[in-house]
Amino acid sequence: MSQEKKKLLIVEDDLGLQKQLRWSFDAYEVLVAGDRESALAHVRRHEPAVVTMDLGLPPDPDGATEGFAILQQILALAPDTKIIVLSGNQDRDNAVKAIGLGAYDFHQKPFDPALLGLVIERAFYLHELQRDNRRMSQMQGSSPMSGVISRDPGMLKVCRSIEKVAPSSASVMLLGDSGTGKEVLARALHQLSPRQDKRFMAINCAAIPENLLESELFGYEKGAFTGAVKQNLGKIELANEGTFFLDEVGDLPMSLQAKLLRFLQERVVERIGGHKEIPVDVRIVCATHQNLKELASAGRFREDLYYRLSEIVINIPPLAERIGDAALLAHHFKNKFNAKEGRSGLTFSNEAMALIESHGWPGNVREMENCIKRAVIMADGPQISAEDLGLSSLPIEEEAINLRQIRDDAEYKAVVKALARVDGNMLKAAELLGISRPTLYDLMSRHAIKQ
Ligand SMILES: Nc1ncnc2c1ncn2[C@@H]1O[C@H](COP(=O)(O)OP(=O)(O)OP(=O)(O)O)[C@@H](O)[C@H]1O
Repeated sequence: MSQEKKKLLIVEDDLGLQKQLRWSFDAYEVLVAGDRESALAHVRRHEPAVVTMDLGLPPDPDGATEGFAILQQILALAPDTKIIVLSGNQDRDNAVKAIGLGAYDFHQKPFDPALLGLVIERAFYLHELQRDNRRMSQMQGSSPMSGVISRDPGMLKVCRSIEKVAPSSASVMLLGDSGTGKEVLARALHQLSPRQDKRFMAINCAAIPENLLESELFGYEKGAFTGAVKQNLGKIELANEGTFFLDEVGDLPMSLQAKLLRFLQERVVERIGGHKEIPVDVRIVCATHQNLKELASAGRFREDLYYRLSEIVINIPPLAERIGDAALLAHHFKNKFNAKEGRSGLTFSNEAMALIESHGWPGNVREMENCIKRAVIMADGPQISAEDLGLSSLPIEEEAINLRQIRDDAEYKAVVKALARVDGNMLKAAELLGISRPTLYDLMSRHAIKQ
C-alpha cells in the first residue's frame, strides 16, 4: 500500500535554490511557490504542514516586508502550519522578528541539507503531535481517554499504546510510580476493550492483609473458616468476562503468587473450602511501582508469574518528566474543584504557577490533585497564592518560555551531551547530532563550548 507523502511547501523566488531544495527533500511531496499568490494558493489547496520560506520575495526581494506579509497570511489561513524561515547572515534580525510573528524556526542560508532536514522533520513531528492532541481533546467527554489529561509526548505515546493493546486479550503490566495514573489507564483500557460492558474489578495487593487477600481474590465457601457464614465470590470470579486489575502486584505474597499463576495457566478458580474448579474468563491488567525484574532476581517475585503478567509492558513517566503537564493538570484540577466548591473565577498567582512548574511532584498526579484541592479551599481572594499550595519548596526562578532561549538551551545541551558521549570526537559527535563538522564547530563557538 503506498503511503501518502507529507507535503512540504517551499516559498523561494530563486530558481536555483528552488531546485536545490526540491532535490534535498524529495522524501516529501514538495510544492514550490515563487510569490505570494501561488504560496497562498498552495496553502489553501494542499494545507502543507511545513513551509520553508525566504523573506526576500518580489516585489521586495531585498527587504522582508513581502515575506512577513506572506507569513502572516499563511498563519491566518492555517494557524498550525510550521513555517521555517531561511535567512541570510545579514537578515538575522528579520528572522528573529519572523519568530515573533509566529514562524516555527529559522535556518541560515546557505542551507545545510542535513541540519535543515532535521528541523523540517521535527516540524512535521510537532505538527502531527498537535493534531493528535487536538483530536484527543475533541474526543473529551466521549472517549475513555478523556480522563487522562496530558500534552506530554511520552504520555501521549502511553495513551496510544493503551488504545492499541485494548482490543487484544494480552495481559498488560503498567509500570509507574505511585500516583502516576496507573488505575486511570487500566480503567481506560477496559473501556476501550470489547469487555467494556462487563465488570472492571480492582484489588490493591498492598492495601489488604495477606490472610484476607486470598479470600478477596478467590472467594470462599460457607464454613470454609471461622466467620465464613455464607458463600462469598472472589474478585477474579466477579470479574468474569470483564477486566481484573491487580494493583501493586509486587506486594503479592509468594503463596498467592503460586495460586495466581495456577489461575493464569488453567483459567479456573477454586474458592477456599470449595472442591469445584470454576472457569473464569478475565483480562488481566496489573500495575506496580516496583522493579519486578529486580524482585524476581532477588527471589521475591516468581519469574514465571512475571512473564505471564507482562505480555505487554507500558511504562508511565513520572509527572516531573512530563513536559508542560504540571501547569496543565493544575488548571484542570483548579477548574474541577472551583466548580465543586462553587468558587468561580479563581486563578493562580504568578508565584503559585512558578512554584507548580518548579516543584518535583514526588507524589505525582495524586499529590497535585490534593494540593490544588487544598489551595482552592484555602485561597482567600480571587487568586491562589504560592502559600495556599502548602508546598514546602519555594518558587525557583521563573522558567523561560522564550522560544529562542529554549532552543539555545536545547542546542547547548545536545552538543555537550553528544561530545561527552563520543569522548570529544568531533566527527562522531557531528554524526550523532546529524550535522556537518563545520556546523558543529559553529555551534561550539556560538555556545563557547571548548573541544
Ligand atoms: N493524566 C491524568 N489526568 C487527570 N487525572 C489524573 C491523571 N493521572 C492520574 N489522575 C488522577 O490522579 C489520582 C491518582 O491516579 P491513580 O490512582 O490512577 O494513580 P496510581 O498510579 O494507580 O496510584 P497508586 O500506584 O498509588 O495506586 C486519581 O485521582 C486520578 O484520577
